[in-house]
Amino acid sequence: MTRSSLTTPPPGAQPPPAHPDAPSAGSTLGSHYSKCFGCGAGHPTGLHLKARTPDGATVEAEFTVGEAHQGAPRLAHGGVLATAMDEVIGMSVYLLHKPYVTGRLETDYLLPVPVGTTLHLRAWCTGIDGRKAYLEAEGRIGAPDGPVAVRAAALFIEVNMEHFAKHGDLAAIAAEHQDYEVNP
Ligand SMILES: CCCCCCCCCC(=O)SCCNC(=O)CCNC(=O)[C@H](O)C(C)(C)COP(=O)(O)OP(=O)(O)OC[C@H]1O[C@@H](n2cnc3c(N)ncnc32)[C@H](O)[C@@H]1OP(=O)(O)O
Repeated sequence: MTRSSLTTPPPGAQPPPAHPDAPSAGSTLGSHYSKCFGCGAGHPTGLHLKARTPDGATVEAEFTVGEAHQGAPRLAHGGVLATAMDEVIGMSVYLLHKPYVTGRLETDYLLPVPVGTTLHLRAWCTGIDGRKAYLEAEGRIGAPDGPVAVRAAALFIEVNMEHFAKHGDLAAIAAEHQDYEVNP
């Protein structure tokens, strides 16, 4: 992964220990919002990611590139692939049991991804430094050990739930997702 200093954990930053209330190994992770373009089952053309954690530390999901996701004819749009990376990373911060938002997302495109391809996505945390979470993700073609088509590195910033109340619609999140606490 070609990542900048902004998405590289500073010396000494470590991945966090598992939060006691975070989903345990083997759990599936629910969608955070039914209309989310990345994970919402109610979005007509979204990515419909359904994530799970095999080990309580990493998150896996699959994304099948559809007609609605094209850039060049029959090939996935790069922005859509970046969205898949953002979403699977966003799901992996769920394991930290705190709300975070994307501050910076860097993406390497290694292979074109044709329509109909299933990308096997995986995301993990490389370090925490105060409010900053450093994360990486990859998307492999056709199988969990298939060729890597996309890699990403990200800096997520911890926020409080007031972020969503001030800028969005906290009630819409709370209505669907009771396990987010305002003061976790
Ligand atoms: C209920 C759960 C819902 C989950 C949804 C997940 C969806 C998937 C993920 C997403 O797509 S989130 C949507 C896209 N992201 C946003 O809309 C975030 C928009 N940006 C902001 O709201 C603010 O800029 C942000 C909260 C990220 C930071 O503002 P703050 O005022 O809270 O913090 P501040 O600016 O003081 O920055 C804190 C630290 O982070 C650093 N930082 C912030 N943004 C950065 C950036 N972009 N690049 C590098 N560093 C950054 C900043 O330099 C600083 O470092 P230091 O502590 O060392 O001084």
